[in-house]
Amino acid sequence: MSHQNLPPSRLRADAARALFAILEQGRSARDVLPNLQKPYADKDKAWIQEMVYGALRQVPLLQHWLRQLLDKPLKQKAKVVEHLILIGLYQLAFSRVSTHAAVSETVNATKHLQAPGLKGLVNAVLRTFIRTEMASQLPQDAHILAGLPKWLYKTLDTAYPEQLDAILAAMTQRAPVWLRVNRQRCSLDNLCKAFDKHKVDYQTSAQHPDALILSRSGDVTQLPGFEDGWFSVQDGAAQLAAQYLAPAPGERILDCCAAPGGKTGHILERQPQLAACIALDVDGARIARIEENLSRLGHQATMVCADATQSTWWDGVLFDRILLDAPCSATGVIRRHPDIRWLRKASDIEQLVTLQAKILDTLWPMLKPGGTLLYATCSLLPQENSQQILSFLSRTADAEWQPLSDGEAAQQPGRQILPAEQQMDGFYYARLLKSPTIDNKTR
Ligand SMILES: C[S@@+](CC[C@H](N)C(=O)[O-])C[C@H]1O[C@@H](n2cnc3c(N)ncnc32)[C@H](O)[C@@H]1O
Repeated sequence: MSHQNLPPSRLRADAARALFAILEQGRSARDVLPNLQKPYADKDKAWIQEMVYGALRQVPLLQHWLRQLLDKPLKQKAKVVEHLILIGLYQLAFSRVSTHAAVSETVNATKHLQAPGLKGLVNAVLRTFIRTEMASQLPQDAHILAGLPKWLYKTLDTAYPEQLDAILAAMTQRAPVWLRVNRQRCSLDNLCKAFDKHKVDYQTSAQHPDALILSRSGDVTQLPGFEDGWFSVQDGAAQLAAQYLAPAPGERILDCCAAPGGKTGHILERQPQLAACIALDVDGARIARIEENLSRLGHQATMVCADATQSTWWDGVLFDRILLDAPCSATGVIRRHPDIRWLRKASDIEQLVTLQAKILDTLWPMLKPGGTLLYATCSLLPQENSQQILSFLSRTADAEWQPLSDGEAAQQPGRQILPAEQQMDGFYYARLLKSPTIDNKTR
């Protein structure tokens, strides 16, 4: 497809539309950005993403400035112009775009938003921002400076008073691209050789036997071996799931909440001799993505589209191991998905905790005596992690937790990985063992 050379003002208008869709309509950046970017060349797509992601990281500060610059909020039908101003302020305060281009192209963008009548207002607001040197006037509020909603800032501050600064810094950093070699198609050594030959820079990781970390981001589908399924993109923290689950030959495995199949693929790569691998998810469209991903990698699993809070789909045959990659707040992956800061609401957390508990309780009877359930989330919130597991242990007589690696002197169940720890995303894992007593009813 040929790419048009679109005017810079159009890029700003589309960035404003995307920001509006995320902040006002609660749509995810993943849904919104590809639609807006269709006719664009790669560099323009990257520019729009950088502006939108950058603004998402600074929403409270940009809105704080906006409130001082506008006498009153714009009417609902012109709301997108407020988001255009936020994009303009972001360019002026945080980007390397020249002041002249930031002002004139943002002002010109009003015509693409069918708001030419607001051209003068946008111009006046941006010029006042420059003239009054507002960018150097920072408020005292910690959550505004951290670029987080107040509830999330408070929760993190309470949970991690010592590590808060490091967590906040990690949330604004660019996340590295991690790859996972497909052991069934290629060794890590051979993948390194292929990358060396094509001058692709990378590092390996002592804790991750299947991983490479790329030194630069780019289109991974263009890397040697992608079409042949030699590797997948998967963060280092997510790569620990198959390692901790440690499936053995002949076992029956349930990968619950499996879509798009990142961890299913890794389980099958590490243990191709399974008796069965069942990948379950409630979302049919996302199950199709598991199929696509596994087919590129050359793996097979049994797909089940079902709600994991119900056991109606289950044939009654017990599992040796279950991975539950639970639906969660995704607060551990905010550095990759800055829209999560605004899409997730304080009221979601209680609902998520209830859902996770319900899934745990539904899956537990499906596990063999002596079997293992690995609980995982990409959350930083103790309610979804250690507190969830402690509460499960307190109501489940035949469950106990087991440290995740030898010699780990854990005081409480699970491993909480904080974002950027060994370059990984924020994640939580807890390994639960079912007591080996034989239960005649479910044998
Ligand atoms: C964290 S994502 C899973 C990522 C996946 N394990 C991987 O490694 O690629 C959580 C998944 O839970 C699924 N989910 C949410 N609620 C569910 C439910 N009640 N039953 C089954 N799956 C559910 C979502 O559709 C989503 O695909």
